[in-house]
Amino acid sequence: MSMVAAFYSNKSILITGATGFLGKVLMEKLFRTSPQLKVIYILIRPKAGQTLQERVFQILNSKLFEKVKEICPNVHEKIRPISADLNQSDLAISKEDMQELLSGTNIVFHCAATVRFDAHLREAVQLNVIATQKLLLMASQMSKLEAFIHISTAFSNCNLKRIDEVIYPCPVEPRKIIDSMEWLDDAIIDEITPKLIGDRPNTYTYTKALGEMVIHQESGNLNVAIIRPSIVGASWQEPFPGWIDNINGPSGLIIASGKGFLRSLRATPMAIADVIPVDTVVNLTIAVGWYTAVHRPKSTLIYHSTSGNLNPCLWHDMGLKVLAAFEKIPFERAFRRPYVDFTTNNFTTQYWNAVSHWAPAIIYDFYLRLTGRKPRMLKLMNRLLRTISMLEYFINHSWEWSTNNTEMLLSELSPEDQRVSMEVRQPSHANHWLEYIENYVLGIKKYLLKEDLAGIPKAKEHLRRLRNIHYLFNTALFLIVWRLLIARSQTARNVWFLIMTCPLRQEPKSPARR
Ligand SMILES: CCCCCCCCCCCCCCCCCCCCCCCCCCCC(=O)SCCNC(=O)CCNC(=O)[C@H](O)C(C)(C)COP(=O)(O)OP(=O)(O)OC[C@H]1O[C@@H](n2cnc3c(N)ncnc32)[C@H](O)[C@@H]1OP(=O)(O)O
Ligand SMILES: NC(=O)C1=CN([C@@H]2O[C@H](COP(=O)(O)OP(=O)(O)OC[C@H]3O[C@@H](n4cnc5c(N)ncnc54)[C@H](OP(=O)(O)O)[C@@H]3O)[C@@H](O)[C@H]2O)C=CC1
Repeated sequence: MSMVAAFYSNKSILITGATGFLGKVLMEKLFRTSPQLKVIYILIRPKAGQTLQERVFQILNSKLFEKVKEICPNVHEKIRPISADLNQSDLAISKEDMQELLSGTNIVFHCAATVRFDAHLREAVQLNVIATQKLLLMASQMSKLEAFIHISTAFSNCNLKRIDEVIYPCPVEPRKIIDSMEWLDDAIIDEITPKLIGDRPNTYTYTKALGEMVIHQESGNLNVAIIRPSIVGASWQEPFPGWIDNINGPSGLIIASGKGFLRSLRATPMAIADVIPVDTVVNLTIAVGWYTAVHRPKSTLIYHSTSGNLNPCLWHDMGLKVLAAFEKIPFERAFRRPYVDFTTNNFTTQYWNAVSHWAPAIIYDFYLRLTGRKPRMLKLMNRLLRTISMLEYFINHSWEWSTNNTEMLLSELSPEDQRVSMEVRQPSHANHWLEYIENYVLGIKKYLLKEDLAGIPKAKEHLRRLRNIHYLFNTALFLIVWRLLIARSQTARNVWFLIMTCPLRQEPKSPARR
């Protein structure tokens, strides 16, 4: 067992956001590599008619946990779900559960957050700031606590171009924002939100920055560290390549382009696509937990989990790799053949939206109406375009993140731990990106779209049919336009005459005739 894995033996760990994308992979890795750990407490709320136990059961029965169940057959006994709602001011944890958490917890990983870009400021402050504050307060009463690890985002200071592993001051103190949420009504909050978030694109990045500030100001004597991942994508290697279970970040757009809905995207081709595999982030998180508890750095250390500084992949290259992956691994029942143009200004974006998104949607809806079905494509297209407008900011800017603390931490690891942590940095090397993207697309097909791989030949056949329809449609359109032109314009008729006679006049005389 590696040094870091051994550290977690016999530990009681508290994870918030354990039902989320990152939290699940973190929990899986902890159980798989440190099966001797004592217990993982997870703060979890009943949701969608499911009890806590049903939610845990669903996670343990997912593909993600298959390996864990072999290595740690009693994993279900080691997960202790604690009913909690971070939207409530007291976190809605019962007295008994609170007592158990306060007396038992050794390490806290705080992953829970609202990651929605359109969250109302009140909701985002409640979850990303106030809940963090409450958890810190709880942590300060934990008698055996060794480390508190907070997951933030590399974009919390996306208003800057170069971002160091430091906390940047916020123009308005988090305390004041928290207080004001108590007495301001929603209409006033809506009005002041643009002024508060300033040159950040949304309430998410703003409240994540406030959350960091709260950690900085209110962590007292706790051993605290902050991790800032960039755009978290499917797993690179662990527990298996390509694992993904939500449509956030690039995944939704990869689906939309693979299914042929997304045909153009306002993007800066030369901007860096700072995607980082989820297992890379988790390995760093686990190593940071160990380092913070064992080495107890004097100040709060911040760790960037980014890829662009090691070996950047540009959006242009990432896009081409995604398209290349669709050739091998097509999605089923595509609306059109996958092809995406990057547009770079308002005019071309609007033009291509009209030609490539709205026009086909309107034509298809017309066809649905004709065949007695309910039109739905225009609605879907509009939702897609709304989503794109929320994500656009991140595909049109580049950032430079320093990674000194992350590098320092890697150098502190044993060779065995280094191998694990360095290995998952591989997709950052140019020729590994294609392999990563292929596994990502495959993961989306298998785990998100739940499509059978046996259907790939049929999906390819469908794409070939779509290509033929596309050529046929273009040829027919060209002929109609040309015919109309010839009927109405003398110039067009002259050109047509020239074309028709040109090859005859240039024909070389055959030697036989000479
Ligand atoms: C020059 C020539 C060049 C030529 C090159 C050729 C190039 C070819 C390119 C081809 C390949 C293209 C693919 C490339 C991929 C590009 C990806 C770029 C992605 C950039 C992502 C940046 C993310 C930044 C991350 C910041 C990191 C973080 O810290 S936070 C984590 C990330 N958080 C999120 O991602 C949350 C975002 N989502 C939201 O905020 C909300 O979902 C929403 C506001 C967007 C929508 O909310 P709404 O209330 O409408 O409802 P909701 O229920 O949530 O969803 C409604 C429908 O929208 C769909 N949906 C949701 N999210 C996405 C998504 N990310 N992508 C696509 N679709 C999404 C969802 O399915 C719902 O649809 P329906 O079911 O149909 O209703
Ligand atoms: N995904 C990404 O690209 C990036 C993520 N991050 C950060 O990583 C962390 C995890 O993100 P990710 O896993 O992607 O997000 P998810 O949306 O997948 O998960 C969010 C988690 O928070 C929980 N949660 C939300 N609201 C509450 C609540 N009121 N009470 C209790 N739990 C709640 C969710 O529980 P439930 O299942 O009940 O909704 C879920 O477990 C976040 O802090 C995020 O800011 C940083 C950079 C990029």
